[in-house]
Amino acid sequence: MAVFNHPEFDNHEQVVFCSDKETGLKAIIAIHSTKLGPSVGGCRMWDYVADEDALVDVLRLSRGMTYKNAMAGLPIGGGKSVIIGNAKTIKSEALFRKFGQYVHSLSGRYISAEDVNITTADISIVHKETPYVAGLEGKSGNPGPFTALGTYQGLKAAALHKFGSASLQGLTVAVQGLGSVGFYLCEYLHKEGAKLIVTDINPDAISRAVAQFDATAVGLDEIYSQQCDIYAPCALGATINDHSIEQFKCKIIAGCANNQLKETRHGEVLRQKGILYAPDYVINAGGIINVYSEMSPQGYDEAWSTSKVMDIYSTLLNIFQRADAEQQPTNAVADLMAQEIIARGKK
Ligand SMILES: NC(=O)c1ccc[n+]([C@@H]2O[C@H](COP(=O)([O-])OP(=O)(O)OC[C@H]3O[C@@H](n4cnc5c(N)ncnc54)[C@H](O)[C@@H]3O)[C@@H](O)[C@H]2O)c1
Repeated sequence: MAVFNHPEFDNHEQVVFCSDKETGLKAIIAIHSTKLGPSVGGCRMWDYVADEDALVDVLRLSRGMTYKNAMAGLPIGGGKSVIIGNAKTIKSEALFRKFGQYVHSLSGRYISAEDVNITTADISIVHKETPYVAGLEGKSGNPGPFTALGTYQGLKAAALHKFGSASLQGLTVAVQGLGSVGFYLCEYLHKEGAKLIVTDINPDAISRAVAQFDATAVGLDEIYSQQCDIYAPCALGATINDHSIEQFKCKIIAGCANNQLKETRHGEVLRQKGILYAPDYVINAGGIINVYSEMSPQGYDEAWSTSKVMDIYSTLLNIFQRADAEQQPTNAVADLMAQEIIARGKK
């Protein structure tokens, strides 16, 4: 398995392979950049088919965190970790403590938090071995509601740019994934008077959305071809691909999922189709902003987090305007802006 020559390797500063036979821990920690500060990014547990898939995920996600943190205006770098295995069967106190020892061995160059399949309870076990964690219960807690608030602001910014009004009233939004972010997002949208089309692999989540938000449920693959104003991917990555793009009838894509574009070139395909894309790591930064608040010298401050999350609105408007002026896809402009911030370095 190539690392330095891997297509997803982007001059990551450090990639740590962690293994412990006794607890069954197999993990990879990737520190992409500490140029702006210690690298921060969640830990994901996933039953990867091959170790190679875990490496791809951690390399891409850690790079994404560098860009996300820079664009959110946070003085932190980008890192991520993945634990390989089935979250329903491999979790144990011993495994998370061992993972915590690995995190601790990096002396604060990487600070971990929750990501897919990792709960605040899991992170509190990691915390027994290292102070280098964030997102703890009783402090910033679940980042989902803050990610949802930022995503909601992102939809409004996109609506203003595309339709000339930030109001979502009367617009139809197709939401894919009703989890800890998607469901909160639906709540905001419903309150504002948007019409909702939803899908999820979990029938209970669908029933709740139909009952609470008067949403229309559709099948998993039907979500892409819905007649709607906005498609909001809030489940998986890579849902913007050749297969889905040919079905889209939306004018905006704005959702919280990470790594939404299957390939970078799909950003340009969207631009040519006249679909406005809100770059994923910009619109979904609400959670990391709230996590950072816990790490900041002033300590956790919900009001600070909320106001910083609201800034996602103007950051996206800047990206949209620059993309128009330079005739570039929004994802390329976001990358460029993040690179400019990183090049300027620590303030
Ligand atoms: N939680 C956060 O604060 C946060 C922050 C940034 C980015 N994200 C990203 O946002 C996305 C959602 O995060 P979350 O925390 O809400 O996760 P979650 O696990 O709580 O929710 C995901 C939802 O998607 C559903 N789902 C899974 N596969 C699906 C499919 N094929 N079609 C439709 N629905 C499907 C799941 O049943 C679940 O309800 C993820 O990509 C995550 O990486 C989350």
